[in-house]
Amino acid sequence: MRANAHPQNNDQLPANLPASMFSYQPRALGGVKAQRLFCHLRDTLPWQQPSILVYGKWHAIPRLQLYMGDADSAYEYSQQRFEPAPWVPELDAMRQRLNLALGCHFNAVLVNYYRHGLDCMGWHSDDEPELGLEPVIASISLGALRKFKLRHKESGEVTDLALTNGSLLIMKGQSQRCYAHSLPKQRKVTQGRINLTFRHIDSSLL
Ligand SMILES: O=C(O)CCC(=O)C(=O)O
Ligand SMILES: [Fe+2]
Repeated sequence: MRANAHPQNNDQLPANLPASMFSYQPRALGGVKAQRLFCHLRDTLPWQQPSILVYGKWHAIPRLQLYMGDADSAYEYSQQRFEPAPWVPELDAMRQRLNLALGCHFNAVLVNYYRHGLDCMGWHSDDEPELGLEPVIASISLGALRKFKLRHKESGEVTDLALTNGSLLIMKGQSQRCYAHSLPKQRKVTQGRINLTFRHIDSSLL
């Protein structure tokens, strides 16, 4: 993890995104290491595909996921409670390195596996109460290059960011209040991608 090697270097962030809310490092992890970790997680994690309630109807989410963390990091969204699976060593080690590099207190990670370009995530903000008021979220991408979209809630301006294998995107400050984000379908993408969003969950805020 080169997260603390050049903490100031944020040149790869699109110019219209405020540096007070976002930072982007395309190569926080080396490419080979990131690809290897992708294969390892894809092949070994006990993936789940929960259903969520959308406008009164239950739908299986269009991707696989696993929520992992310390025992006291349960969280809720879409009227469901997710208990954390225990850490796997690779992600616990990454969480500890990120905590040191960023001065954070991540105690959980949401792991999303997009099997191909038809798997996706709709528009949302990570603004559940248990994340607190101005959460810091560290998002690591592994595997296929996918387009990530950020929409400014007031102006409607949409910015695309191509999240590379081994990249680290940090969202902090007012980012969740001011922006929504999504990972759209990309029919031409055939390879898989795994995204890790490290979070600090305070279950007492549930
Ligand atoms: O896959 C991504 O890059 C986005 C994941 C995300 O927004 C989330 O887990 O809340
Ligand atoms: Fe999100």
